[in-house]
Amino acid sequence: MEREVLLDVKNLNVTFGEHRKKYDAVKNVSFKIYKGETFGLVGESGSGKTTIGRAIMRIIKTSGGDILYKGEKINGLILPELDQRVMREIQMIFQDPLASLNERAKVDYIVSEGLLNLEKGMDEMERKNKVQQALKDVGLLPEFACRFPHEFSGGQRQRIGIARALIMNPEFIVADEPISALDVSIRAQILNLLADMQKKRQITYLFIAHDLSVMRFITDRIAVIRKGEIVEMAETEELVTHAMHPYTRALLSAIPMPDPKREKEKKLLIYDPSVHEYGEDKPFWQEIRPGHYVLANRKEAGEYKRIYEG
Ligand SMILES: Nc1ncnc2c1ncn2[C@@H]1O[C@H](COP(=O)(O)OP(=O)(O)OP(=O)(O)O)[C@@H](O)[C@H]1O
Repeated sequence: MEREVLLDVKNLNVTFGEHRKKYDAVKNVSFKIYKGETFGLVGESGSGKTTIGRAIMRIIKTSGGDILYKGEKINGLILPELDQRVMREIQMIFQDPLASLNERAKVDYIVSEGLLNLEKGMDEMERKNKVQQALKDVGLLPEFACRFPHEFSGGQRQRIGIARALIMNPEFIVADEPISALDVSIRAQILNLLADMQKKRQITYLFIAHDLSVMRFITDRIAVIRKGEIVEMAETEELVTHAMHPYTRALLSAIPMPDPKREKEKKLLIYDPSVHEYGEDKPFWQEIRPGHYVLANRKEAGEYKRIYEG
């Protein structure tokens, strides 16, 4: 059965600055996200992950390419009706719950800000009920509505951030490093909450992270991004077991092993971009195995095919 494409990013480019200070943060990036899946975007700091997330959220301007949501273009100028629908259906969860929450506002306001903006005629009682329900849905007490964010722990604050997204009944959530700033002990709780929400509400996720260690357990497919370009993309299991691009292989080798002895003996791979002999044979995006894409020139693609077919 043909899977429904929820988000289709086509040849996306984002350039910051002007003239001689121009910087291409995102270069010709394309990927599709299917309804109900968790799609991971992995790359080191500064690779352009957040910029892609922000372009989808329409917080920043794109310089080229299309972002289609349910087949409709949502970057650039769009009609108010679509604008409102997208604002409701696509929500974002941020890395640092403290920085993303308004410290002087009560939880009640923080959680319902989207409703206040988009459902102007909503009855006050209904709004309060929705806030209480959203707090319950993320495992917090409804009474927390009249408190301030600084009264909560990091994990609770992230739950408030999730309630703020959830109250809009979203179809698609961009989760930008949602657990990186949290204590290791509570990371699993937040991941479980996100997984639970997905199961109950068929939410689709774009999950952004800088390392593969958690991503490999929570995503269905992964795209690896380096310096604004996607270098490899595949189903998670396929990517972890048959990584082709040397950059992906280096990221995989950096995942800590649970066994200290094996961790000590492990060979850490360092990615050296000069391994590619490009010259006239320029790299391009190609499918080496079904659903497994890599940025490679003809010579490299030939080698990858030989390794994985033979
Ligand atoms: N508003 C902006 N103006 C100018 N340059 C920017 C802007 N936002 C991001 N950049 C630059 O674009 C590049 C990509 O940044 P981005 O935040 O997308 O990376 P990232 O992969 O999400 O990294 P991190 O994990 O550190 O957030 C970086 O070099 C960054 O300095």
